[in-house]
Amino acid sequence: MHRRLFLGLDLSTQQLKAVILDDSLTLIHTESLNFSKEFPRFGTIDGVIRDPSSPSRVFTPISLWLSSLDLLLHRLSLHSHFSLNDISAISGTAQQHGTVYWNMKGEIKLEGLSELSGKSLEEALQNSFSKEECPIWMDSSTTEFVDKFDREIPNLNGITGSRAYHRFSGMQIAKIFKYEREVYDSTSRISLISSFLASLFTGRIAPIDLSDGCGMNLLDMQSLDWSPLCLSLALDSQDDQLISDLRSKLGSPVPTSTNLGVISSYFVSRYNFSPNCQIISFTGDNLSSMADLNISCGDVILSLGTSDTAIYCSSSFSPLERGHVFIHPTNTHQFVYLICYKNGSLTRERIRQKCNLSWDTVSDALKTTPVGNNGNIGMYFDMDEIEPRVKAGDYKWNEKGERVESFSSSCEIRSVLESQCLHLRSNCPREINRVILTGGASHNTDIRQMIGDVFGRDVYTAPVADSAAQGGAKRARYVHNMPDVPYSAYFTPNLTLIARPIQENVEIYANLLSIYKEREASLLHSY
Ligand SMILES: Nc1ncnc2c1ncn2[C@@H]1O[C@H](COP(=O)(O)OP(=O)(O)O)[C@@H](O)[C@H]1O
Ligand SMILES: O=C(CO)[C@@H](O)[C@H](O)COP(=O)(O)O
Repeated sequence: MHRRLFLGLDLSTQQLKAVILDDSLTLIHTESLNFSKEFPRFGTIDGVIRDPSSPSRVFTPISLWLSSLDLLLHRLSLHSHFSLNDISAISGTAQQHGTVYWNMKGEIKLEGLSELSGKSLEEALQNSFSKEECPIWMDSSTTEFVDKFDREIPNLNGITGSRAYHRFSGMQIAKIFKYEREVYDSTSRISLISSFLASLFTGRIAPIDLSDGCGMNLLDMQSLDWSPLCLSLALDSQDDQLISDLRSKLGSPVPTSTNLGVISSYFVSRYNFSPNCQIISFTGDNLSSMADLNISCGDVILSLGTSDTAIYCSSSFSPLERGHVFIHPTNTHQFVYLICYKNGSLTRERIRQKCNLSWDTVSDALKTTPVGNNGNIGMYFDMDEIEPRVKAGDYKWNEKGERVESFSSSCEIRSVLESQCLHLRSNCPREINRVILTGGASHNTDIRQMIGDVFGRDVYTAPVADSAAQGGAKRARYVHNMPDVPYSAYFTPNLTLIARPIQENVEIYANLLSIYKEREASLLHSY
């Protein structure tokens, strides 16, 4: 009998990952490819380039993503325990907010991809983009536009689900319109990174999905269409022609459950996909993790990847002062709430390396200091932090609350982990039933326990390599099979308990939380 497999992809900050499930959700294969290690020729560090003359400008070359997709599919095609020909549907996900700028030539080349199956995607799509450098979520070079949106549209979070944020696509588009007008004018379509990846598979520009679209500060969450007010502010103009031109560059957003049709024959010829393979709308990585874990309201997902994010859901729409509301990717009766911290795994790695430790020896070092670190608190921001807006830097206080320059190595490693956990806790909703951990750092047993102690809740994880990619595979299967039951009844999360809070530690951290908040408040200044 014909085997039915489902492929989920995740184009995150540092890697491109794949998860393949069969029809009964058994994990068949996972694969990942690290951008900077596999492709040093693009000059990225941790998947990104920070502009040396303007460090708040952060981008990734589009050619790196194209080359990575080719290499990943090539590797997947070599395995003998499954065949790409058996993939019935593909969906996926990408880091949120980043934008891709297609030119008219690119749109034409994309539609003619099938004739170019002898060429790599990078070769086939050469000169297809009006901008090689794609601004990504780490960018914070848009202060001028953030201030303008916050000032001019006081109800922005009521309309779009978020106050103005540097990394949100609308800010990036406004900046390009003002400062790179020739790039803007030669752009025929703008994709989010998720819809860019879907476009490659469908061989035509894929629509932006409504969930990831909420990360742009442009989408009206009531009308489910682009907000005329936000479009006009991004262009600093009331001109109907300009506004309608931006509207057509963005295309009409679609529900995340949209079936985009069959795969481009480029992938059929080049990688032996079936011509019947269906492409299901792609979405943002955090939203896809929500789809994978399919949690109940009251649970919180902490995704500890390049960014640290706290994600939860609610049936009511109640915009936050700090954080975001998104349309739910799989449940029309709920909304997704998300708070994102820029300084996650890369900051943990920096301090670990500074202390000359491996993740195994971190465990031993933590045993030499008490829980609560004798009142020493350190906050570490490699880059300007998103939440709250704090300038990049390392900030340390001793137990008397005095600023100090340095900590011992064992004090430092505890302080980075404790402060990141307290940081996550301080912005989370008060009522939490369970914490569900995902992302690379969720494998770390010390971090698992510390999260349990700081949150005072049981900690669970899902037995998968990457919940964002797996969310893609599950959504692909769901939409492809067209079930007449709700998604939530279809995918029960398969969670494992990984840490239980230790009461004594819970009390120490509960006391420390208010001191942590005071220290943090002393750092608040705009950038
Ligand atoms: N055992 C570990 N302890 C702490 N951090 C880890 C561990 N294993 C992996 N990581 C971190 O996980 C990060 C990658 O996480 P991942 O969720 O795959 O990120 P992304 O989706 O942003 O690419 C790496 O930067 C690495 O620092
Ligand atoms: O900006 C956000 C969410 O709002 C980030 O969470 C990006 O979506 C990047 O994801 P990772 O690469 O860290 O998974």
